[in-house]
Amino acid sequence: MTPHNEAGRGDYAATVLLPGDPQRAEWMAETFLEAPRCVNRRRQALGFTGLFRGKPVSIQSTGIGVSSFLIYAHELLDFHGVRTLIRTGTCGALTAAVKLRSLVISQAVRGESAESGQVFGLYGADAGPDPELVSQALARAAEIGIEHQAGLTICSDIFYHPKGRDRFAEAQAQGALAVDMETSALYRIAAHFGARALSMLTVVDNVVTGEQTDYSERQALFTDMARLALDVAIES
Ligand SMILES: O=P(O)(O)O[C@H]1O[C@H](CO)[C@@H](O)[C@H]1O
Ligand SMILES: O=c1cc[nH]c(=O)[nH]1
Repeated sequence: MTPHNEAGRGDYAATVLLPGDPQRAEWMAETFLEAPRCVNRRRQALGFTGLFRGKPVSIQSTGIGVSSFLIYAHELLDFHGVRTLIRTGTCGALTAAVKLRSLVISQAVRGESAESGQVFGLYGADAGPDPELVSQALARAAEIGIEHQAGLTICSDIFYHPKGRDRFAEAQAQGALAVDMETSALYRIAAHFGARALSMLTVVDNVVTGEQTDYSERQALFTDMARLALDVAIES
């Protein structure tokens, strides 16, 4: 047991999928895992462990933003000895070429600005995804026909920003595909603990075109991402 998680030692598998939204965690566990068991309900940050094709996998929700994410990730890595973290998040596309409902695989991440997404300067700056997990995800996505793009993403601490979408101009000029609010923290804390990490993100809105998905379609929307993450999880 840890301050934010009631699970005991041994309740988590070595590989954990990390959606932000607890409802996504529950849907993924109930839809894809055999014999899913809820291992954490504290603060409704739902966590589950079950089997996927006979292999143990866990799914833990992490809330919104770097501060919340780091609490769950830290306790998984430090207390539960988790070795591989795969974020199954959502993002906003930063270019019209990245389609709504497709998948973005974060091959590198930057903060939105010098201040934002920098994990408070606590960890090394250059952490990225595990190259083997990236290769596995790209190969599997191509094999099963999931529409996806891989590249630079940015990580923001702010969802509602007074500058609106203008704040993304620099990131867009650098070729960033999408924005989320946790990937920077994921790559940095995984590197700190010597663990492996990958962030895959379903596009739920497009900052350029203004298109948005509706929350009501979101569970079906996550089928591709959940399948891909679970395939990578059991290969890893
Ligand atoms: O849907 P999740 O995984 O929470 O991810 C995205 O959605 C939240 C903002 O709506 C942020 O957490 C952002 O990173
Ligand atoms: O961080 C996020 C997540 C989804 N959509 C956005 O615009 N930003």
